[in-house]
Amino acid sequence: QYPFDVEAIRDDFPILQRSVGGDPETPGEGDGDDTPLVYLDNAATTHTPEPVVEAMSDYYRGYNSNVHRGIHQLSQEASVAYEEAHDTVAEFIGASGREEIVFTKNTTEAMNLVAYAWGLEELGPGDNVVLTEMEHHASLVTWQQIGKRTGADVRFIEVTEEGTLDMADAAAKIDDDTEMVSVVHVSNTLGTVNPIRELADLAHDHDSLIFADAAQSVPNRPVDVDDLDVDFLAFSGHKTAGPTGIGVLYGREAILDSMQPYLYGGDMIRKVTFEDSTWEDLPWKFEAGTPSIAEGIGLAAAIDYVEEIGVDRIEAHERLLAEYAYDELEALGGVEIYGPAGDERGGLVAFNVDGVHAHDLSSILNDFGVAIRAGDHCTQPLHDKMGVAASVRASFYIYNTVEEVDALVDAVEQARDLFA
Ligand SMILES: Cc1ncc(COP(=O)(O)O)c(CN[C@@H]2CONC2=O)c1O
Repeated sequence: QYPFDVEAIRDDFPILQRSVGGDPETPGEGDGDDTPLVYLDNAATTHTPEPVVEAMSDYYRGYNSNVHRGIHQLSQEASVAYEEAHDTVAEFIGASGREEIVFTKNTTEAMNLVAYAWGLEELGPGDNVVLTEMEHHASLVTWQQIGKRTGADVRFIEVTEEGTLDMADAAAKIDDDTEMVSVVHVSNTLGTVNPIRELADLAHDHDSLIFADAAQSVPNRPVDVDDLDVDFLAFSGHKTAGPTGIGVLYGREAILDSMQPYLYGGDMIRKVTFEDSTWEDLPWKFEAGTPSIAEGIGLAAAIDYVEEIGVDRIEAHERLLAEYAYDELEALGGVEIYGPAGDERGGLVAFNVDGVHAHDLSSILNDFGVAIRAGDHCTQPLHDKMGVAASVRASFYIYNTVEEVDALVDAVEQARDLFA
């Protein structure tokens, strides 16, 4: 019933053969270590398939070198691979070319690049930045602090009881003093898929820019920056079957061209004198120093890998698992699930079990081999609004199966009864 051959995909991830956790016969004791891994923490990070590991190893074994046109052949090979990785990303998200693709360390750094290089320059008293109450700390804390430093007001579009955005509130808060709307595309806590295009139209009607935090959307569903009509977009390699240490900032070329860099040094300059310096072309102007070369090559290999499967099929697979998990957990009783109904969400389900603290639940689940996330998922203000200190979150990817959802639900049921 899957949109692609999940078993064949699983063969590309040796880590999935791991045994972990404690002994399900004595949950909570933490003994034993031969329970098969059920990895359901993909919103935190996804695993890395063999073709990606090979691509990075091939680089280190065969053409490791510093980039940006050293004269010798190794450097030219490394430069071409690293620069063409930008073209692969541009094509993947529908950008016009490598000029609009800046490699960063992760989504967090991409957001900070815009906050510092654009926000500190463009924002001042009387201006406002509009976020949502479901933002990840990567954008919420960043714009909150930039607001304090510039005097700009930071506003939050309200989240409804159902975990969706109050669009009437959005229309009220985005006004002619709004300079930036920064919105998570798919919430890493609620699974909510936000109407980015509608918000972009609202922002642009008021001459504001819009930034889409796509950390949970680019890896899991088709994303096209023109369809969304966003001015900036960010995502991370490690959530896209790629390595850690590489993220992407997409920016409209004209806007990136108008921005000053905020990290200075080698590679990002064209001419330096004692008095002043000029900058390299896009995107290199924003990539100071020796970049994460192997990681950029690994990201391109990861994008090739997910494109081979088909990102639309990945979306369908995750929806199938999320809907099944939502229905099965709800049927257990004593489980509170956060966010919209199962068929209107991204591939994740955050929940709590009555009478069981999220951290206790996740450690019991680990005894059953089930790896999920417990905590605030870097959305503390949202958890405050939901009235809970923490939640547990199961999140799905290309190698997960219905049987693994059954293992999750069974472990949750046993944990619930253990604490009853
Ligand atoms: C919506 C969203 N935005 C930004 C980030 C930051 O990404 P980087 O850590 O790659 O900069 C994350 C990471 N997701 C967190 C990480 O662990 N668990 C989560 O849900 C995220 O889910």
